[in-house]
Amino acid sequence: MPRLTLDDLYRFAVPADPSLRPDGGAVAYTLTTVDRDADENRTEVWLAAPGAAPRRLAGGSAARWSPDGRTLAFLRPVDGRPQINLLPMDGGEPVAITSAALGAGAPRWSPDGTRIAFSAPVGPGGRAPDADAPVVIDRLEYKADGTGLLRGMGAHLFVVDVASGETAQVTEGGFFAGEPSWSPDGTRLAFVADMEDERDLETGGAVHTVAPGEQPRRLTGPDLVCTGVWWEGERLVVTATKGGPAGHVRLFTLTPGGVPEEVETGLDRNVMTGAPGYPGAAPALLTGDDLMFCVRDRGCTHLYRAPGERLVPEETSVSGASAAAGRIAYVAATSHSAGDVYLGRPGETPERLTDHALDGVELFTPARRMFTAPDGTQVEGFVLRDENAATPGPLLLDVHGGPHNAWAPVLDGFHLYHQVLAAKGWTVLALNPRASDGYGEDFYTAAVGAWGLADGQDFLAAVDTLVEENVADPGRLAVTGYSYGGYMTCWLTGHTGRFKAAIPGGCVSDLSSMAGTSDLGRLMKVHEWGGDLAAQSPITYVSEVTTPTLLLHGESDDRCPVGQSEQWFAALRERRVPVRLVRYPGASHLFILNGRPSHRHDYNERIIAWLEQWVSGSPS
Ligand SMILES: CSCC[C@H](NC=O)C(=O)N[C@@H](CC(C)C)C(=O)N[C@@H](Cc1ccccc1)C(=O)O
Repeated sequence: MPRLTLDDLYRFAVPADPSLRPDGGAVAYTLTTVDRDADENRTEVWLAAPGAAPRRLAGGSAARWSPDGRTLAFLRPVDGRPQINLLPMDGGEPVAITSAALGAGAPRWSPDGTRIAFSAPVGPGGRAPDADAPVVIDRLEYKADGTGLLRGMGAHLFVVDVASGETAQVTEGGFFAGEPSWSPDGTRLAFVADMEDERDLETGGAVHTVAPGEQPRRLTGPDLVCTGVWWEGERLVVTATKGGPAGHVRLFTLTPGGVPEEVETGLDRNVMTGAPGYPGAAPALLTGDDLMFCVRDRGCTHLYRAPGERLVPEETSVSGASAAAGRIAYVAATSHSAGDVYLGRPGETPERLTDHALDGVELFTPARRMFTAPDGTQVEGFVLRDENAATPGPLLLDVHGGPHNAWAPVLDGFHLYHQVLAAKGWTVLALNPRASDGYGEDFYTAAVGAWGLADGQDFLAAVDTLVEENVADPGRLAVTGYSYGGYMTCWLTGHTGRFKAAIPGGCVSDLSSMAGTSDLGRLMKVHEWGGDLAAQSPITYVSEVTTPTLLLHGESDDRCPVGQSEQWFAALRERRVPVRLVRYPGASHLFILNGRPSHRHDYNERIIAWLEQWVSGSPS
């Protein structure tokens, strides 16, 4: 059977965001595929059920069942803006019920099924911002990666009447209201927002409740930085960090008049609610007081129920879950599938309802193993290689981002170069050094104030171990990484000459300029870097770099602005170190994940070509 090729990128079909019908009998989910001719990613709403072949329902995403299970509400593009559509499940075409000027957010049905709440972007004065007008900026929150300049935009809650389509705005003001959750009696909405005057200088986020026509009421204090809220029965379930945005996200419950109580999960692990590149799921009630949630553990994101019972098997990563009628539906990735939909009862072997895995290719499987850093810290990694490949062979060290992300032993649709290189005789080392998620809070915060200084040693120790074991050829070592991984790629080549090729993607080279130009610059400066920005900046050590370097960067990256690569490119060029910068037009920070398919293919292709050019004797 043939090995995976980069063109298989166009064949990936990845499910996400499952929504279980209230009777537990069917699952609506979003399937993302590639339209190669249009050079776009396509999202569609699909339906899966036991004993039936999965089927496409409509173009769109974020499908949610009405309480009676007879209608699906979902987001569907209308004139380029997502609008809430209703699809009767006994037949008929989707009908749009919103016409939000800047598009609507994910639908949230009221308990009686008569209304739908959603959060939506709102321009200044309720009008779409004028793209040609001068942009007046008085606060640090003036841009966001993927959106660009906000031009005074906020986000507010709306409620639309299902029968009439009449829509009412529930919140207003200069803040961003997070996704709403209905109270059991349907009279109020809970949401997270930071309404502090100087919220651009200090990261906050509090739980509020609001009734249409009334002012929001704040429920949580400054001790919690809240990131999400869900009304589950009479309680509010809240995700938050304690005392500031650094550290693990934890679970709390809150009665509207009470004090937040931390949910005793029995796990020193980070709660994962799901974001691009960060698998997870919203907390949900299984039955009674049984709370279901996701945490990352040693790379994989697992589904648990408090106080700490795992609900799905080892070596899978959950990226979306839904509970109803005593059953759970979830999307899980494995070493051979970027994701499929499962349905079952907690604690029982689930049924796989879909088979979206890539067919007709033979995949290499990563091997989990530990390494020991010079200070004795145990660090886990995943080694991907063809066991029949000659040794010692070429080695690519790949550094994940975050720095609080983590590698998992599962297939994803954007690091395809791993499989292609393994088929060419390379070993790919995906390491979870200190600061990675999934190994306890002390490990997670171990690099705070010491980016590079604390975690750089972990990578070199792991590479040296594979050299000592005769797996890796010391003359054919290379390093790559995206975002924080791009930062670390620059850092490592400033601290060792052992790498024969380096490919920083979406990198960070100078923390001082990053602090003033990243959309999260202030947050990172205060809560991740601490004082000495120069000591933690790769640019401080650039005079030591000799490694031929390929810089890959999105032109419209507002998280790690392209200037970070420009600074590194100029410094290496001045020193006549072989260097190339490739810029992807219109690409945001997440372009390697959800950008143009042609850009994602090109990114993978250039990594392989640079390695074959500069790692002498690497199998071509
Ligand atoms: C710890 S402060 C930065 C917060 C944020 N963390 C999670 O994403 C972030 O954006 N980190 C960046 C690096 C930082 C700007 C130096 C980052 O590494 N982000 C993600 C982005 C990503 C995820 C999946 C696919 C492509 C990019 C990451 O690489 O994990």
